[in-house]
Amino acid sequence: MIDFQHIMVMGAGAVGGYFGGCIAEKTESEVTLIARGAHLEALKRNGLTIRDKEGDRTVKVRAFNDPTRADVPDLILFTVKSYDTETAIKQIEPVVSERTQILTLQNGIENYPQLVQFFGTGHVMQGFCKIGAGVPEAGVVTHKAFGSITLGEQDGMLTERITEAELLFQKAQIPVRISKNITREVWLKFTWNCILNMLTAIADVTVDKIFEQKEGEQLSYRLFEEIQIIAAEEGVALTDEDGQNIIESSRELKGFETSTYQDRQKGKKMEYEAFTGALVRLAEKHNLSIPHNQTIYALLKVID
Ligand SMILES: NC(=O)C1=CN([C@@H]2O[C@H](COP(=O)(O)OP(=O)(O)OC[C@H]3O[C@@H](n4cnc5c(N)ncnc54)[C@H](OP(=O)(O)O)[C@@H]3O)[C@@H](O)[C@H]2O)C=CC1
Ligand SMILES: CC(C)(CO)C(=O)C(=O)O
Repeated sequence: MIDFQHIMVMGAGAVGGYFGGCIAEKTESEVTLIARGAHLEALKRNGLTIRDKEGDRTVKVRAFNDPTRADVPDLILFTVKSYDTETAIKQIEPVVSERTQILTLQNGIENYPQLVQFFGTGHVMQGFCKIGAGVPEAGVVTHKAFGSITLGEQDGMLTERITEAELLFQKAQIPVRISKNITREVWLKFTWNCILNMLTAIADVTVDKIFEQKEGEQLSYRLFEEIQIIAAEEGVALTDEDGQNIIESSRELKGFETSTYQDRQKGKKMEYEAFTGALVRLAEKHNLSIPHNQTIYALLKVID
């Protein structure tokens, strides 16, 4: 029987800190946050401050840098940036027991297979989140937009581990949805990130600004068309309507800060290898040319 009592958050920054904080605040599960640096020190000293539409409050949390300091987890929310996945996998390895499940909520298409390669499909669930979260200062997480989690099995089956995770998020009052086609949904989110996280990071603007110039919108469509070709090679059908939905729904996101834009603002390493970088690698694999995305990749490398 699966019972997600001991929860570990590997990488308790914006996403992990917020969702982990909600679970600590609203459920009986015991939450351990794995973090580092000044953020970890603040979590230990003051607890985790959550700022969202419910207001500001501080939750007492257990926080460590070393996962082996915590109880063996039943569920690990895996929420490091993609460039930290390999290191984080090695850090959690000693605490992943027979009963441990890992749920990745990261963006991108490469983290889930990387986790599966190491721990096996029986231990890893694929998910993603739609949230505008941030860490404005050490020990503080903000949630400004959306805020949902989607997860599902590769074959669309409703397994016990998926329903237990759904129950946990429901108890934590986190909007949650089970997907019958998680691969396609992850690709749709990845496509959004490949277009808008990348353009907002390069142009150093919020999402709505991209569409204030017709050239920004046209470029978004060119990027989408290339992603559509790569996706088809990978067996994922993205329709023209998907492209229109991505672009039309983004136009209204006034002042919305993507996570990559936030990283650029803070002078942090940008997560672009997981987005445009992954596309460039797939284009090489399939011997395809994706000039607009390749240009985006080159520009991000230069900025970084
Ligand atoms: N922010 C958002 O609104 C959204 C983000 N995402 C995705 O979620 C994932 C996480 O993003 P986000 O929460 O913004 O990232 P953050 O950088 O805010 O959080 C990751 C945290 O993990 C810490 N960390 C990384 N490696 C280790 C380690 N080995 N030991 C301890 N702590 C570690 C980081 O520390 P440090 O800061 O020192 O690097 C950081 O505090 C990404 O894939 C992102 O694309 C998805 C949807 C929305
Ligand atoms: C789509 C969005 C903006 C919110 O979930 C995101 O994934 C990000 O900021 O990285």
